[in-house]
Amino acid sequence: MVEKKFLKAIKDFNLVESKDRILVAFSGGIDSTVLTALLLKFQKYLKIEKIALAHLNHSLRGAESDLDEEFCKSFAEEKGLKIYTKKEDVKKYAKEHSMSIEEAARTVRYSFLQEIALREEFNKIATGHHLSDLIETMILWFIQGNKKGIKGFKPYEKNVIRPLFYLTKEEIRQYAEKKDIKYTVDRTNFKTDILRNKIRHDIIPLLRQINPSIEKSMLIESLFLQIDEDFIEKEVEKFSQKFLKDRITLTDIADVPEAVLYRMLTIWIYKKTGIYPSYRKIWEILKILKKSGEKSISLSRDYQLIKSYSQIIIKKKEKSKKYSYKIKTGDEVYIKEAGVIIKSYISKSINMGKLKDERKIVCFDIGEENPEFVIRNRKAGDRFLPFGQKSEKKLKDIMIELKIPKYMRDTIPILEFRNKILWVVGYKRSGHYPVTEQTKKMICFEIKEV
Ligand SMILES: Nc1ncnc2c1ncn2[C@@H]1O[C@H](COP(=O)(O)OP(=O)(O)OP(=O)(O)O)[C@@H](O)[C@H]1O
Repeated sequence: MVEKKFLKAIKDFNLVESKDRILVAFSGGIDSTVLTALLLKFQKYLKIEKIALAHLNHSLRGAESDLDEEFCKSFAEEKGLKIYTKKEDVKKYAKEHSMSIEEAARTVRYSFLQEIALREEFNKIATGHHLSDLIETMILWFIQGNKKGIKGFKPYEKNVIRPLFYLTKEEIRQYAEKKDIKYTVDRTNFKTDILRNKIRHDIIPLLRQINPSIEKSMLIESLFLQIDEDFIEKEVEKFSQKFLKDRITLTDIADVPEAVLYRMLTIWIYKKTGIYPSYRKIWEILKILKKSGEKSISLSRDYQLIKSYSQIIIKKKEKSKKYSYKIKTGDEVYIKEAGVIIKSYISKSINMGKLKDERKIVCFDIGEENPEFVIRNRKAGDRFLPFGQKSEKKLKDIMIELKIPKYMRDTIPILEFRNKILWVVGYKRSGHYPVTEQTKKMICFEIKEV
């Protein structure tokens, strides 16, 4: 029965093909030992070219970890298999990368396995994951509200295959006993995984009372959920070019279905911040995308996501610093905070046409000899006199009218003269010192982007 199910999983998911070179992720525990025994037994039948083992010593249980490694080596020798081993300080790795021990062990292990597979030309890596693991994982992730959850893991993922996918732990145990297969006691429970143990010993037996074939039902459920997931993943691929940039334009993603959108956002946020946003965070983000105006969400201690009027961006959280520069006619001043150069000069020829682009160039009728101007960022209480109007308005309201995103408002340079704001650089000039037909000499300011 066990052998039949093993071969059936291989056939159903096309896990093994002739001439495959398979590297078994070998812990020495019952699962990977039974997996190796089955692969060896059917090596000829399945036309597998080569089987070898790879064991990572996580150094998590002191001398016991070394004993496990010894067991793996002697098992390999007995079977005439090559074994690749490596010792890593997983605790140290976890600390350095702020990961849980379990996550660090997995990361270090998979990178070791992939490295050996690449170097030694193994086209597949086989792990001992089985049906009981699948059910536990589905329940665990479901309880934790994990996005990846409910569907569990797949029988294969890229070059990783899981030939025990149809077998329960009990079936594997009985097989090991019947065939007198020796293994090390599975102490992989460095996982301090109380919840997983609770699921294994309390919840699953309870579910089995309600549905005696709980494994079968959940396996089918998982397979169908995988089909849906594969479909959505393909859709995600189609839209992926829209998420390559640093900024996402809202009109660009207006036609992206939400199921695709949240997956893309998750990947995009991870690439920018190194953090996978939680389900709840993603839900909040989807909500603000539907709202008008500017909104922001804190992603972590260091990053925030901002939905401005037309874009989504991720910004490092930092308090904007005050800055102030002096500028006289004839000067070119580099405003490093805003990444622009502002040039000031005197002009006698009045080209009204050119003056229309107040975002780039502005001129004022100031008679004074050699006046000094200030370029600074905004401060509380700033007021601005719109061109053609009689009364001043709050600068903040002007910025809102101009649809300047909140995150940019503290960096935008303001040109000031005698306590009056002349220009919101790059956006709008004020009504002070207007140039008229009678103007003889103008002081102009021009923006040069760097
Ligand atoms: N020390 C190890 N060296 C090599 N392979 C290992 C080691 N420990 C576990 N494996 C492989 O990983 C499989 C799953 O083991 P386990 O359930 O302990 O892993 P996990 O922490 O849940 O991580 P994941 O499920 O992502 O592999 C094992 O059947 C075995 O194939």
